[in-house]
Amino acid sequence: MHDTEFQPEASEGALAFTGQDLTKIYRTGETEVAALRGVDMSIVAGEMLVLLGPSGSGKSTFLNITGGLDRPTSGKLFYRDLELTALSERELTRFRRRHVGFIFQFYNLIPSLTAEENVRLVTDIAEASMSPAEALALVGLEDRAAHFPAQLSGGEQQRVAVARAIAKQPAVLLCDEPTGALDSATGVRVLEAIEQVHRALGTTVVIITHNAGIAAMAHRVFHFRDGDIVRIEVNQSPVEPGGIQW
Ligand SMILES: Nc1ncnc2c1ncn2[C@@H]1O[C@H](COP(=O)(O)OP(=O)(O)OP(=O)(O)O)[C@@H](O)[C@H]1O
Repeated sequence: MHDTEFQPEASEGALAFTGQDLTKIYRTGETEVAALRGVDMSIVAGEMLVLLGPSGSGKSTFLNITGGLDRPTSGKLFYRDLELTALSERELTRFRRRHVGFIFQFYNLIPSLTAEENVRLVTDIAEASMSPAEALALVGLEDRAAHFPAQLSGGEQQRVAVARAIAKQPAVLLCDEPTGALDSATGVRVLEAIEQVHRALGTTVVIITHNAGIAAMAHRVFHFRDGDIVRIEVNQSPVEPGGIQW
C-alpha cells in the first residue's frame, strides 16, 4: 500500500463526498466530547473505503454525518456538488432516502416479516428500486425469501439487511461493523454480498471495522485517531473477501 491518491479509471476520480474542517462536539450536561476535530476528506465515487481506528476515535460519528443521519458541529460537507451542511432537516432526509443505504452490526430486521417482506418495506416506498427477489438474489438468498429472521443464520440475516439496504439502488452504502457479530466464514459471506453489490451497481462503499484484515479488500483505508484521519492508505490490489486473513 502507498500513501497516494486513489484514482479509479472509470470515474477519473469523481468525488462522491468532500468534507472540509468537519468537527463534531457532543455536549452532555457540563461535559463536551470532541468526536471529530477538523476532518478534511474526500471519498471517490465507486470506491471501496474502510475506516479503521481505536474505539472512540470518531468512525461512527464520521459515517453517520457522511450519510446524513447526523450533522457536524462545524465545517462543510458536500455530496457531489450538493452541500449537505446547508440543507434543511427535510432535505437531508430526502438526500438520505434517495442516495444512502445503511448496514449496522445488528441486522434490525422485523421478526414478524419474511426476508422478502423485510426488503419489500423499502422497495414499496423507493423510486428506483429493484424487486425484493432481485435484491435477495444479489446477496445469494433467492431461496430464503419466505423465511422469517428466526429461521435464518446470523450471516443470512445480515445478507437480508444488505439486500434491504441496496434494493433502492443507492449510490452509497455505509456499513458500521457489518461483520462485528459474525464468525469469520459467515463474515466473509456478508462481505462477498457487499462486494457483489459494489461491483454490480458501482456503489460507493464505506465499511467501519475493528478487523484490520478486512482493510485488504478496500481501495483505500482511512486510519482514525482522536477524532481525525491521521493516515490514508492506498491499496493497488484489493483482495476478494475470501482472501482476507481474519
Ligand atoms: N451521542 C453521543 N453523545 C455523547 N458522546 C458521544 C455520542 N456518540 C459518540 N460519542 C463520543 O464521541 C466519541 C467518538 O465516538 P464514535 O462512536 O464516533 O467512535 P468510534 O470510532 O466509532 O468507536 P467504536 O469503534 O467504539 O464504535 C467517543 O468518545 C464517544 O464516547
